[in-house]
Amino acid sequence: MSMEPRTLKESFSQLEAHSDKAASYFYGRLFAANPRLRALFPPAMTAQRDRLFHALTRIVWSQDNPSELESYLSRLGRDHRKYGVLPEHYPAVGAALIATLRVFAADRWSPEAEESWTAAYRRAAGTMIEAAERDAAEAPPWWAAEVVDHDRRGPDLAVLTLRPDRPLAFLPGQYVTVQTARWPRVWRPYSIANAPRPDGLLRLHVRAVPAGWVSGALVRHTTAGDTVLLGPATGAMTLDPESDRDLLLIAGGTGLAPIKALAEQVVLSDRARRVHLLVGARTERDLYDLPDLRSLAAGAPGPKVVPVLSHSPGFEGMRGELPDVLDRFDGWDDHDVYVCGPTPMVRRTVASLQRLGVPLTRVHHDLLRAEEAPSPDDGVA
Ligand SMILES: NC(=O)C1=CN([C@@H]2O[C@H](COP(=O)(O)OP(=O)(O)OC[C@H]3O[C@@H](n4cnc5c(N)ncnc54)[C@H](O)[C@@H]3O)[C@@H](O)[C@H]2O)C=CC1
Repeated sequence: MSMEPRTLKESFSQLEAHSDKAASYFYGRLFAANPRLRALFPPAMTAQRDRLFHALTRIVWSQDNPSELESYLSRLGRDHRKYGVLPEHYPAVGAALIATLRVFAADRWSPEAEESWTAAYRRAAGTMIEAAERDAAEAPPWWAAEVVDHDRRGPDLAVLTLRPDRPLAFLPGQYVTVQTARWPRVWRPYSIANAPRPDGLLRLHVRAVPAGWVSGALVRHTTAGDTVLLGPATGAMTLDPESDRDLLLIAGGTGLAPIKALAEQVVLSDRARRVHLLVGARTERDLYDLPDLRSLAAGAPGPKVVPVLSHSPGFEGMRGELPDVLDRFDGWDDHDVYVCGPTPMVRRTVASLQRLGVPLTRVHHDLLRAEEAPSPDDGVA
């Protein structure tokens, strides 16, 4: 029986109207029927509920785009290995999902809708399981990494250097999820702040946000010698291998992490591309990585590093918010642009770039990842 995207969308829109209640009902059904599955989930389920709905939304709205759906589900299947999800868990989740839809999409529920959802779920689960099996042939579900250096760069900020127990392949601009011993089963994403190195070390920039579980643990309760767990590297904010255009890199706060990895990649490559790196921070004290950036700039051909401060009236360098200073330069319309930082900053920066004539196809950011991993309590907004 073919899946009917329209039927799926119509019934899902009913569910969306009650997303909180529907997610509680879904997990209630799932755990009541399969109590042992509760152990796979984190203690607090708030972020998890958002994630479930984000995933379902993506799946439903990608039904017309099979290749996008397949790549999304494959990533999801691969990433679910770290939670200990096994093929035999999928039917239980499918049954809870159908039961939830039956209740919350009652106005649009019909034998046809049930058949469409059952088929769609079976296909999605099959894609995830296959991707997980393929991945298992070449990579572990997670990596244990020793904290070899913990550098406190401010009251709420630390730069951690990690040594994974096995090689962890990644591209500059990608991120990993991190779990600390303090909060079992709670994973949060952090960008890798360096290009791949021969010694395999990874660096993370972490700001502890109020009530942040993992970010607080990483900044305040972690020291050299501790172990954290890492999920596989993922993310699409990577350099276009076909492009030789000059680069504009724009970082706000700890959004510097993936931007620095991209700048390092250009310095290490033999392609002559000029790089402008705008580093936004509130005050001079918040320019937590400036000495490192200056030494990167000193290498040939290093990036031109421009600090931009938004809350320092006395600062002698460039002042203002990143989206508002872009027109003080010669022009960016022939550049590839990468933007990372607080979500409102990224959105406003993209809008400014568009106004300045930069084609949106050349503007890269990672807002989608933030939506995939919403967490009111952590360093990635
Ligand atoms: N730690 C990591 O690996 C990564 C962090 N991020 C995100 O980067 C962000 C960094 O946050 P913080 O370090 O606390 O940065 P912050 O709040 O100190 O701000 C950094 C810069 O962004 C500007 N900014 C803030 N809000 C703005 C707005 N509404 N409009 C225009 N500019 C604005 C500030 O003026 C400043 O220049 C977080 O949202 C985090 O989720 C993103 C990717 C990786």
